[in-house]
Amino acid sequence: MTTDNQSGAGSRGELKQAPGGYLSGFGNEFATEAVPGALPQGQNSPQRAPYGLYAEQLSGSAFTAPRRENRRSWLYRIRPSANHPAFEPHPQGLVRSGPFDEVPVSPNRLRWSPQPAPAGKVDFVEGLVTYAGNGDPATGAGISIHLYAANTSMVDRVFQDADGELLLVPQAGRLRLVTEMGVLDLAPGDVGVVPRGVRFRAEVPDGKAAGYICENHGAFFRLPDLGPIGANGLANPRDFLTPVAAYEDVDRPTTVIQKFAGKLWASRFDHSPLDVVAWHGNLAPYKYDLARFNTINTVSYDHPDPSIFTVLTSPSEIPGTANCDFVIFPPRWMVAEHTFRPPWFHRNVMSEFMGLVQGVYDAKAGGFAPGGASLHNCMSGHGPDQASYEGAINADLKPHKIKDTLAFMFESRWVIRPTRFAMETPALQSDYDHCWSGFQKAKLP
Ligand SMILES: O=C(O)Cc1cc(O)ccc1O
Ligand SMILES: [Fe+2]
Repeated sequence: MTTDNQSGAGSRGELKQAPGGYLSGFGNEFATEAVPGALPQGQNSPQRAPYGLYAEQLSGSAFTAPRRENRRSWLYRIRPSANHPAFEPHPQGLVRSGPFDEVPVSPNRLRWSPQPAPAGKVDFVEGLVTYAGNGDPATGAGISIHLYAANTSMVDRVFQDADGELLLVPQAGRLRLVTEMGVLDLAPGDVGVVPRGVRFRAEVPDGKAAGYICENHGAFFRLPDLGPIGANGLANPRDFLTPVAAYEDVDRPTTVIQKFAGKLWASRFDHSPLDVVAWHGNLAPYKYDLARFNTINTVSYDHPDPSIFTVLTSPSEIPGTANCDFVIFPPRWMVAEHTFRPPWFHRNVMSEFMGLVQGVYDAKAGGFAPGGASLHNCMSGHGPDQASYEGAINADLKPHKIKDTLAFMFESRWVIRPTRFAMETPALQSDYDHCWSGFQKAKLP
């Protein structure tokens, strides 16, 4: 649980970090300082902050949001974050945002093979590709779904997203996010969340990193209610890790790229904005190792609804009807008796975007590869492919462990609309419908 980056975490070894590794707990009031005495005591905004640091409140919710919804942190930094020249439009690459109206949305089931590795040197921002989304950052609702692929670290470049929090799901290679509020080291099997507005540099320690991103324009991700499950289970709060404060005192020019109202903008700061020496509050990046998920499944019969696998949820104003649920399909025992064990056929009012971190997904014997993706929109019939179906109806129903697998779903109450890129990329599988053909007709007496 400790980072290996007490010194030298920055791309040039300039990062100074508070001792103690990560802080544990979901949505806690954390307090951390990388220099003893940097954090003011007893108040947020003393007349002079320690060492001449600049106090800044970062609000992720309206000031007047109810306490349980209220997230803000106080940052103590070497320079005020207001200290920069104007932002100018920056090349948009393949980043898109709501309203997602580039191409008409269809009710068709879609599936993508993994993208080839990027050609040439590509960093995290250059390698962002938007596949789909709904809502609009301007209205504070919906999600945008991106894939990232990078083969080089950002150097003297920092990213910030004013349009939403970022839920990152690494699929290949480690990703080190050097954020204003500390370092998140992510590997496949982890997820990381960077709050709206928090600046970070993405480093690629393995020279290769790829994965999925849910950019959440709506209410913060939070842990789902557990109802009759009780006080424990699914993702347990103590397993969420927030970094201790880390800062760099760097006077080199740094390009800050931000996503704002769907567009990319850049400004050239004369210093690194990753200069927060201390902070306290409940708005902070965090990570979670999905292997810690306490998976609950049937021990009697029938395949439960996948809501039992919810890791995080972003609610909408309709109870139980999420702006976005983040759901995983982790390794687990299957013991159901006299049951069709894989996901059943279904048509669902919620729309489902899926990805695969590793292994095989139990509803798809073929065609859904790690790094690939699928989209099943509102009321589109889907479920097990023909081969999975045949296997499941003929299976010997001994207890069976599904091993070495990790699929996930971003599920949303709103239709998920693909981008032009997603509809035109050669990775889009033209024969996806075929996986549901060849079923025998039922034979009535
Ligand atoms: O479509 C999918 O594969 C996701 C899914 C899994 C499941 O176990 C039940 C319903 C569902 O939508
Ligand atoms: Fe589904």
